[in-house]
Amino acid sequence: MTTSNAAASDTDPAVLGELTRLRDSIDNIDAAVVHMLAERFKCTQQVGRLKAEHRLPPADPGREARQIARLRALAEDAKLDPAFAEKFLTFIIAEVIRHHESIADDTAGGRS
Ligand SMILES: C=C(O[C@@H]1C=C(C(=O)O)C=C[C@H]1O)C(=O)O
Repeated sequence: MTTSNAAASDTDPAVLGELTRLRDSIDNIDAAVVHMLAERFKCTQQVGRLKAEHRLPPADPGREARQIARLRALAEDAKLDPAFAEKFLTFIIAEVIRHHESIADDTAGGRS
């Protein structure tokens, strides 16, 4: 019987070494992405509190449009699919707006 998945024991050790080296880099990049996202959410939480205190709306579509245009241009320069970059940013912003709505609700609930 043939199989398309060669067992690791059949694979050239040099290939396995290269795979491990690349996966180590992927793991480092994933860790950096998580840390950068955590920092971004720390900032957006502060923005959410500021907006709630001053009764500003949770979402700012004008700002979002400028960020999307900027990120698409950066993605093109970096040879990353701009549609993917936009989808990724839109996904993050949707979560931020959810947080801001929740902060606004909590803040309004505490107002006399
Ligand atoms: C963080 C903000 O709030 C929202 C979230 C944004 C984001 O995550 O970048 C951008 C615009 C707003 O819809 C902001 O107004 O700057």
